[in-house]
Amino acid sequence: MQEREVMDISLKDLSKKLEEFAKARDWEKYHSPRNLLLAMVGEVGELSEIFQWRGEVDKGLPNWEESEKEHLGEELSDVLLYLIRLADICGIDLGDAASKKIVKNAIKYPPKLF
Ligand SMILES: Nc1ccn([C@H]2C[C@H](O)[C@@H](COP(=O)(O)OP(=O)(O)OP(=O)(O)O)O2)c(=O)n1
Repeated sequence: MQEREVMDISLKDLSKKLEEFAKARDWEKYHSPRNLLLAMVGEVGELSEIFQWRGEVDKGLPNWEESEKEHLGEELSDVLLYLIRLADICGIDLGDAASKKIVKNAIKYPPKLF
């Protein structure tokens, strides 16, 4: 895949890739809402372990090894991918839902008040 394509990839593209991944392995039977939620929470745990015991971390992670950043990227991706798959299996358009939620947040927290 070209770098440009990767940069522009959408939630819908990722969702389709995840569907194909599960189909190709006959794993659709395992991808129930509850299983996907638990898998995502497990990955949140793995993500948390990266930050565990390190104290506060500077933005941009200036003192981290490249391998540590790569590991972080992988765990962030696992959380995102299970979240996208969970939304898809539940029949939720995540891009649409998230866009609507941002609008709702802005109404709830008007900028001039903060
Ligand atoms: N039934 C499954 C199992 C895995 N995956 C995909 C989604 C995640 O992106 C990744 C998770 O794979 P692992 O369970 O092997 O977890 P890790 O990659 O975190 O490996 P490890 O737990 O060994 O660090 O694979 C999936 O879609 N459905």
